Amino acid sequence: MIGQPGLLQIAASRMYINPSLQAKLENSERMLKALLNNLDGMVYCCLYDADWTMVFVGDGCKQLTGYDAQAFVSSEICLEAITIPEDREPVNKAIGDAISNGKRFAVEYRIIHADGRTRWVSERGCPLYDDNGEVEAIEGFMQDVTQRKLSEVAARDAEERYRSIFENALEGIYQTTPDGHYLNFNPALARIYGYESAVDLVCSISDIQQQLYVDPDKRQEFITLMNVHGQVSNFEAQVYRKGGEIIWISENAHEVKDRDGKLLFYEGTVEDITERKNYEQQIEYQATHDALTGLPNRTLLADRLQQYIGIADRYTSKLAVAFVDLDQFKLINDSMGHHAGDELLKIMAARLASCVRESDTVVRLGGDEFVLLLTGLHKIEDISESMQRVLSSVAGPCTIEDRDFVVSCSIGISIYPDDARDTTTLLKYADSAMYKSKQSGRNNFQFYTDELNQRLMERLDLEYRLRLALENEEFLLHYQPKLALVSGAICGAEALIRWQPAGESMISPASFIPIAEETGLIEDIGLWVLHEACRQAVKLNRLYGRELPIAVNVSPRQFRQSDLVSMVRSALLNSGLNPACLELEITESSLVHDTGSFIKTLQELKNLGVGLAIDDFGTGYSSMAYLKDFPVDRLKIDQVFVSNLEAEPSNIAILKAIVALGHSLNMKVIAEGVETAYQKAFLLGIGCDEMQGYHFSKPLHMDTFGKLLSDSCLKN
Ligand SMILES: Nc1nc2c(ncn2[C@@H]2O[C@@H]3COP(=O)(O)O[C@H]4[C@@H](O)[C@H](n5cnc6c(=O)[nH]c(N)nc65)O[C@@H]4COP(=O)(O)O[C@H]3[C@H]2O)c(=O)[nH]1
Repeated sequence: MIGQPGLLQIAASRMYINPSLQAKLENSERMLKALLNNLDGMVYCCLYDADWTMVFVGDGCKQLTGYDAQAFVSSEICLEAITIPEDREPVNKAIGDAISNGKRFAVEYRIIHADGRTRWVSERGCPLYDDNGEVEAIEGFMQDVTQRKLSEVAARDAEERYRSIFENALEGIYQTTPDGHYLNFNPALARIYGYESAVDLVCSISDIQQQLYVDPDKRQEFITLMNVHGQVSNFEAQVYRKGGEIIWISENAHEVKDRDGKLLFYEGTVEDITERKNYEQQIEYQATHDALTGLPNRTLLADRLQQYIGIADRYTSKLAVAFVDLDQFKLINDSMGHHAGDELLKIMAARLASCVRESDTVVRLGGDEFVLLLTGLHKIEDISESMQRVLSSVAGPCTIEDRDFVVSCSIGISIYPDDARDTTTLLKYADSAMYKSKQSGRNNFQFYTDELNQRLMERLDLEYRLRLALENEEFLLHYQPKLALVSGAICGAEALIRWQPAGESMISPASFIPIAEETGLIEDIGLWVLHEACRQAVKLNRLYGRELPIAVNVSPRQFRQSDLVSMVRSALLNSGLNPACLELEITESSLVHDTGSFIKTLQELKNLGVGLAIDDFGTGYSSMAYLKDFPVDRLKIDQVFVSNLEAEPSNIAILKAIVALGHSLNMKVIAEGVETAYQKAFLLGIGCDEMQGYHFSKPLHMDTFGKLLSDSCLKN
């Protein structure tokens, strides 16, 4: 407590007070003193003199400043001295202003506590006037507000930091009302949406749903998600930028509610994901479209088909799946090269697309195979009309590399839900109908039928049994003798495979070799034939004491096997057959892929010492220009030219030409399918070297062929 008289004492000394009032006053003064000294802060009164002489300082002084009240009252220390220098001026000004205006003052500033630390204080006070109305003293209260001040500073710093993030974020940040008005947003949002400034954006967009979203339903979806989950994550949508440009955005947002749970606004972020979306779309497009023609590819086919089935169910309509195969593609591709083939595919893709409606789909499966999906059909006649249109459009003349072509196509059709209800079966049925259309002379369309299904089933069954036939040792070889035309002697034989399933009739290779070729089983079957033919040839040679060349068919797929040469070599080594006694018959169609590697393989086979023949010559596509480079010993004329000889005299010229061609290239020429004496005589007449055919002998069982050989040995 300080030794100076208190304010009340000063006041009391200036007026007359009766004794009972005096006692009450003294009691009140005590109470007041106790109150002032117990306040959480410092009460003071100082004179309005040059030194601001303290006349009263409350006990709270110690806690506030670290100094005893007495130190202030005795002027050992003054408030100004402990005030941080830069704060002195504003404090003095606040008090000065209050004095001149006769008002209260309130000021906050920093002092240095006796412990050396800085404290924030809040000082409030007012001037006291003497009887003349002159300022006599200042009375005030000081409180430690350090804690509050530090919190305010921290809050201000945080606010500044968040504002900086808000202002400088690359992502758009916004608050909107649920009915689509912006409350607040950052510059990035304006930038993303293409506006020069926030004002520009606010003035331009008053209804987010209608003005921003390309699909206004998206906003509804957004609000529904908000209602259900209270938030949306990675919500992707297309929006219009200021100039009308469309971009992709991704939004993350949540609801902001008041204490009572009432929705106040939505708050969220916006990211421009156009680049990523475009890239994703590009990748997806590439994965689902054919690079050459731009048509949907096989991957998209199943999806679309499933989608269209859904539509057909909904509208009780039909869906047609049409398999289209170009008839002459291979011919053009092989003869004119891949570039011309590609051009042809592009032209045909465009024609097919022009024959169908917007809602239909044209798919390129690969190679020269396309699939059309025709939707919303009610009558089969509609499909026939469309297919007729496709046939004539494809068959229209086209020019590639300055050459004119006419191409046709074969089409097979299956119908949903009539033929099948699932995508795989529909495609399978359309495919088999397409094969039927090819067999029916091409350039036509065929609908899938039950009979076709029956055949398909038989084929699947055959394929299944064919897989087991090797294991079950159901194959055997027949031999068809070859005759030297001039001498009439047997000059060789062709080994022809037969399939004899136990307890069933024999199956012709014409029915199973194409399946074996398609499924790849031909590789194992062909290897078996090679080994068996070599083994039996050694046996025959030994029995009849003469070396007879045995011809073995090598299918196109076998020919393309990378280890064909080593397989032939090991068949020869295993059997011990003289390589000169083995002849390989290779069909012209083996050549279609790559003439260079075709010739290389022929050369390697030739180097083994085996004979080589081109089978079915005249029906394939081999270019005459390459023929001279083939290291082959024989040309085997396809039987169509021989069997039709009587009926079609035009074959005469072809046969003569082939014989002349073969001889000019130092090859022997053999004719197959010779059935009549006339044909034999004719072939002899034009200088054909050898013949093979029913006229002399059908393919024979090994034992029968052996007997024929021994008889002929006896004759000679
Ligand atoms: N109409 C008639 N036909 C005659 C006459 N002379 C022979 N043929 C038949 O014509 C086919 C000639 O064989 P290919 O052209 O190589 O045609 C063969 C060949 O492409 C293939 N093939 C047969 N055996 C094998 C084999 O071991 N491996 C491979 N890859 N294919 C084989 O199956 C095709 C059919 O063989 P096959 O049914 O044995 O039919 C044989 C033969 O029986 C005749 O005067 N008139």
